Amino acid sequence: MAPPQGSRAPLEFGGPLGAAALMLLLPVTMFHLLLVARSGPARLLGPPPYLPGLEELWSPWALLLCLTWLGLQAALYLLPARKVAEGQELKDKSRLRYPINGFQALVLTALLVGLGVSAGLPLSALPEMLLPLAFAATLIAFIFSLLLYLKALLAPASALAPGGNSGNLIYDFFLGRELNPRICSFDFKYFCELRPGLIGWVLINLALLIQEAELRGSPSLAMWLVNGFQLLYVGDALWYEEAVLTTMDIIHDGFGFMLAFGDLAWVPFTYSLQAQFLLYHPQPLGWPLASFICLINAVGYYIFRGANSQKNTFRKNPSDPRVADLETISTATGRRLLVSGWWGMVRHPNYLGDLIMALAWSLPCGVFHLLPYFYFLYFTALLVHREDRDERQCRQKYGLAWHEYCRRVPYRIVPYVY
Ligand SMILES: NC(=O)C1=CN([C@@H]2O[C@H](COP(=O)(O)OP(=O)(O)OC[C@H]3O[C@@H](n4cnc5c(N)ncnc54)[C@H](OP(=O)(O)O)[C@@H]3O)[C@@H](O)[C@H]2O)C=CC1
Ligand SMILES: CC(C)CCC[C@@H](C)[C@H]1CC=C2C3=C(CC[C@@]21C)[C@@]1(C)CC[C@H](O)C(C)(C)[C@@H]1CC3
Repeated sequence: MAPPQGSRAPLEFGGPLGAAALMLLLPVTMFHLLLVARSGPARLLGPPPYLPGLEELWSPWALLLCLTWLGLQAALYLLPARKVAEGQELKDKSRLRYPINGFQALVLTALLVGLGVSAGLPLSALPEMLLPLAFAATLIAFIFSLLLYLKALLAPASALAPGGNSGNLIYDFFLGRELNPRICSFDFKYFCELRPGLIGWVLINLALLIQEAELRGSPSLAMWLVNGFQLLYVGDALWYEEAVLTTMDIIHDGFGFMLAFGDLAWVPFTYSLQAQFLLYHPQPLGWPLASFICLINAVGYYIFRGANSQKNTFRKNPSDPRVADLETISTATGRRLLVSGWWGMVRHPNYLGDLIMALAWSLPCGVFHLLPYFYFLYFTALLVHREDRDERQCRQKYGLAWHEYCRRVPYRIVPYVY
């Protein structure tokens, strides 16, 4: 058994108490949102319309559906990939290999769903099953995290994540002990981060759109916008799948309850909140306002994609002509930091773009309810906290060079504001 590693790493998320609170609070929030979205007043801060009993939450069919979905996505992951990418260098100087076939999985899923619907698959029944599906996904995430925790007991010390190995069971279970848990070449964290949850999210959105069409004759413009924006976001994530290999989740965080629940339950069932809200609370939206919202989403996407691509291109090959002219500062590690282009504007331009898109996803739901703005509010908190975590890691990694970067680029996410 590997001894606990990284016990000197500072505890995050409020330590074991914070981790325990989040493990309770996150599923409770998810069920609250699911219940409130379909209630008349749709009050984010009010009590839920009722407390569902176990008979409403538990359904063996929902569990079977979730497991079938995971099995399908796993099978698509194992199909031959157009490319195999190498991850960042690990502690033991090795690099893991990852299949790049996420977009292919999205297209094949769309084809399969299309075939299923034309053969009579009742996709519009999905919105009625959201509660038991979310319950099944939570159960799966919990059991899966337990298995990951046990698997990590057998892992060599070099395979453990820098955090998540404090020796405290609750904290380590939440954060995740092993950095890249795998069976043969099947990488659980990489698989979960991009496939079942993200593709599940757009499938739930589509089911809500179809149900709205059945209820009201055609989907509303607001529903089209929310579906279109979020499909663009998911399609983009899978098209640029390789870029996920340089995110904090893959490089730094272990795979535990936080990411397992986040990927498998939180993303599909809470990120589809705007479409859920619109099904039960139709909102009038004219073309002029819709065009303005599209413009906001386009600006957000332009910044998000531009910043993420610039950093990935630079990290892959700093002499690439697209980034070779950008100004940089050297660090003692040998890696350089961009100080011009997107990364010279603020220290996290990709977060700024992502937040602008988050706002555009809520605006089609009108301004009279706070509920559809939940994603924007949660995401602001998540990114501010994430920025703080990343900042600490970069300060430790780059020392004086990071201080120089902060001096040259003083704002974190929003120019002249934060
Ligand atoms: N929709 C959602 O729920 C979520 C979306 N996201 C999105 O995921 C994306 C990735 O986010 P995340 O992994 O947090 O962070 P980033 O992709 O911003 O990665 C941060 C890393 O980038 C490198 N870096 C920082 N500054 C510079 C610079 N000036 N020049 C070169 N490299 C630099 C550092 O790593 P190094 O130097 O080691 O390369 C740093 O640790 C973002 O677009 C974010 O918005 C994130 C969380 C949730
Ligand atoms: C709910 C908990 C407090 C935290 C759970 C966080 C997770 C839901 C997110 C952590 C990082 C994520 C990323 C994406 C989705 C949400 C989670 C898993 C991402 C895949 C979304 C699409 C983007 O284009 C991306 C850059 C690939 C994202 C990577 C990070």
